[in-house]
Amino acid sequence: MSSTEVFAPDDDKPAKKLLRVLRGEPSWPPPMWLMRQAGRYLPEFRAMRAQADFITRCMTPETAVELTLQPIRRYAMDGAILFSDILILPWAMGQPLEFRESVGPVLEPIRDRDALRRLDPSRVAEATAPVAEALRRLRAALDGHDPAADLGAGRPGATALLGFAGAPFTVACYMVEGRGSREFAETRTAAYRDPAFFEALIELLAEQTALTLCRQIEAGAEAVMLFDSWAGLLPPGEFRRHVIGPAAAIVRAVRARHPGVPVIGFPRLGGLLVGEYAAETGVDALALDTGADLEQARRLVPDRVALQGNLDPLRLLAGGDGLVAEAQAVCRALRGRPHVFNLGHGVLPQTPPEHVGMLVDAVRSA
Ligand SMILES: Cc1c2[nH]c(c1CCC(=O)O)Cc1[nH]c(c(CCC(=O)O)c1C)Cc1[nH]c(c(CCC(=O)O)c1C)Cc1[nH]c(c(C)c1CCC(=O)O)C2
Repeated sequence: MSSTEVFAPDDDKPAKKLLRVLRGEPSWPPPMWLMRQAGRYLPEFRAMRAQADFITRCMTPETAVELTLQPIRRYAMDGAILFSDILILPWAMGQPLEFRESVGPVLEPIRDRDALRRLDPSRVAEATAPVAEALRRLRAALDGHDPAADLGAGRPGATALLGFAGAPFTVACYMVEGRGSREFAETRTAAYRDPAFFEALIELLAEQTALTLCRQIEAGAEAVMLFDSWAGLLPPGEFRRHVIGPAAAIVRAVRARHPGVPVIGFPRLGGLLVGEYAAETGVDALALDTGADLEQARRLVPDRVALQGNLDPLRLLAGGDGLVAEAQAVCRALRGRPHVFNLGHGVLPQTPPEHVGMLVDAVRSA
């Protein structure tokens, strides 16, 4: 490794492979990271879980840094995604939130404009100050400026720091429904019955999400991802209104303050509409879910937009020769395009950590 690989001479040519690809430069083998790479499948993660509840872990910089770095130490991923959650934003605006064992997030539902008015966006910056502190420490650690940091197998200056937020529609799903759901029927019904309420909620979230991402970038995030996990529940008209529109507004606002910082969009289960999403939101990269056909994605998505994805998380869980073959097939299918290897959704808690090691070797020897 030469020093020129590590330290960028100027901002237009970042040294980190993940950032180069997100800015449109193909690379072979592709850089990689995994959604939910910090998680329950790691014994060192489970060991820290006993210590505090989830929100406290997110809000304690030392813990958030440690949990973010765990997968970097083991696998030297090209990206380190901040340990946090998409529901920290509604929590920071004052919506009561709890993460319950084997249930997931539970919130006090917001179903009308009166409840919406009780949220206080002016608290967000202060309430999330520990997140900014975690990002500052992470950036110093990853870039080799913190002699006390343990990167394990990771190399200083090689791993890019990723910030993220939930996209307005997906965050609204949890805020209105009050918990996870397969269909988010309460939310979608509320959106049809009281469109003014739902529009106001989406607009508030779009504005606060842009500010959140800007704060993360100012604290050290080098690229950001917008998770719209439930985008695919919407019919096309609502998809355009509640998914594409707000994502476009967020990209515009982030780009105005931080041109050159890549934004990755993930309109999960968006099907044929992902082409329109990629063309119209202005995202630098499109994250593809497990069901996306890569040949079709190549055709639907403009060439300037990088693609990220999309191995089935169950392939990773199952392991074996199929894992290696499929991972390499994903890489080959997107060869020549700017491509970031990832899963089509998050790492599952039952995944054996050795399988992640096999996957990393398979992609790096593709
Ligand atoms: C929908 C959504 C949420 N959170 C997130 C999404 C979008 C991506 C997706 O579709 O999975 C995003 C998220 N959540 C978490 C991260 C951290 C970074 C990473 O990817 O490693 C990220 C990027 C940590 C987390 N977020 C959560 C945990 C588990 C907490 C624990 O078990 O201690 C973690 C590590 C909790 C969470 N948070 C959420 C749910 C539904 C749950 C419960 C179910 C579950 O446990 O997976 C909301």
